[in-house]
Amino acid sequence: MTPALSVRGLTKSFDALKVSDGISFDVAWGELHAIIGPNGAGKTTLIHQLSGSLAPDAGRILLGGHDITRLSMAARARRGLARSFQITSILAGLTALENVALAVQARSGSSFRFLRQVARESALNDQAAEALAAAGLAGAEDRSAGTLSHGEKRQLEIAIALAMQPKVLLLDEPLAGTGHRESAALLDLIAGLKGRLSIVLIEHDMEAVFALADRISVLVYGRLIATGTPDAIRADAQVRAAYLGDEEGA
Ligand SMILES: Nc1ncnc2c1ncn2[C@@H]1O[C@H](COP(=O)(O)OP(=O)(O)OP(=O)(O)O)[C@@H](O)[C@H]1O
Repeated sequence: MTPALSVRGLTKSFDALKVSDGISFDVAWGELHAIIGPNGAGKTTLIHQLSGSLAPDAGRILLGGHDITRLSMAARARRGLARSFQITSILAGLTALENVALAVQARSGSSFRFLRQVARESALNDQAAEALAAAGLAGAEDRSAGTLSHGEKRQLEIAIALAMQPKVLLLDEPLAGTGHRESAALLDLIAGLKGRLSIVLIEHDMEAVFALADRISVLVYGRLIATGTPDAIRADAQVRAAYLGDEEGA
């Protein structure tokens, strides 16, 4: 079966620094695929290239077999690739529902005409409310986004990405900055999404990664040194030597 997402020979340099060095991997339909690696390995740069905010120097990205390498972020989102954005993209003065609805409008790249907007508003709000519920924020529709806790803002980011009804969701450090209870809620949320869509997860919390991921790819200095199940990655001598040995302590 054609993978949900295929990355082939992705290469990107910043001046002399090769940050993506011929990266290739597949994400199956419904798979949660984590990308791990030490600080500066190039994880965020990889996510930027997948989402379309950064153009690779070489290589290809295929979504369901279709080459999306040269498509804009909006075009990728319309085809089913969504990325959870950082909290800074949340508009504090608007409600949770308005944040999601606005993001759907903006990301789908639609140029709304006034009359059309009225007709589509209710469908848009329904879609936004559904996404909030899927992200565990049912009942928070009318709360001002600025009053949400840090963990709830993280959930709102995920709701914004889910509102695009993606086939592939890119999650960039969803647990960053969250406390114990908040991260447990986010873990439940991500675990609940598993199997319903494909997820590419970048996360520093190794316990979470090893608990959630179907497969893990390990990035070191821009190169993928291994891809496999959590057990295979844990046992991989090269991975332990390059990175995991001290960190995971498994
Ligand atoms: N726009 C840029 N211009 C120049 N260098 C950059 C740029 N973006 C990232 N880098 C460099 O590329 C390397 C990889 O950065 P990246 O943020 O992708 O790594 P990372 O694995 O996500 O790191 P972390 O785990 O610390 O978030 C780093 O050395 C970084 O300094």
